[in-house]
Amino acid sequence: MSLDFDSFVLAASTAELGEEPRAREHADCIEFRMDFAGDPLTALASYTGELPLIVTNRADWEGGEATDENRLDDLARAAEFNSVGAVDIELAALESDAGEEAAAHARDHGTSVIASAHDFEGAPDPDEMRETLERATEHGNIGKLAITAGTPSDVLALLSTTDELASDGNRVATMAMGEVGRHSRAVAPIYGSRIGYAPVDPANATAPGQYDLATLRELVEQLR
Ligand SMILES: O=C1C[C@@](O)(C(=O)O)C[C@@H](O)[C@@H]1O
Repeated sequence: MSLDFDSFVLAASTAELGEEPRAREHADCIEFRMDFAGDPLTALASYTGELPLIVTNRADWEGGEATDENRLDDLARAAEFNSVGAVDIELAALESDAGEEAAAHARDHGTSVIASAHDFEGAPDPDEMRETLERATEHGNIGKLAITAGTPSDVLALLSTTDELASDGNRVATMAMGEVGRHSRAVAPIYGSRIGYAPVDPANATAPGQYDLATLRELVEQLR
């Protein structure tokens, strides 16, 4: 099954695939955070849920918990499962041979690649945001940029970049993390962002400033 991000997709993030039934009402897919899960490949092998999966095995140097050298191999193996529609790989990894090989392996199995970049410290200047997101769209079927907004102007710059790239026909996903940027999660889809993330269990948010799943679905539906 492939996720092509032709239109907006709401991903419910979790490290527990058993939570999938709780997400069905509001989500289009599950983001399985392999880096937070105990034995992710075994969990994937026994997944019988209805929603397709995005698999993420976020490196510790990009805000996740994966530290082991098998991180990319595990992602590549995860991409082989029919239930997996997309694999999330950091742009910095995709710019290395190992990352590019994992992406090629995923594509060989009909699985899309999300090329992602995160700034947990702040907001890059607008030129750098555009340049990073552009590079991400070159490496992935969709490019994703998550920044941390310090001011509403940072959010405007992100939305403007989103609009620019999406209007040029690129597939992009953007969000501003943290409280200041929270509203970006609701409005970025209007400017062309194709993925939104919300935790299945609000107690287990996977990034600062996330809305709960039902709220984000409602906001996106009301605003579009
Ligand atoms: O890259 C992203 C986006 C995200 O960081 C967010 O801000 O919602 C949440 C992560 O789980 C996901 O992998």
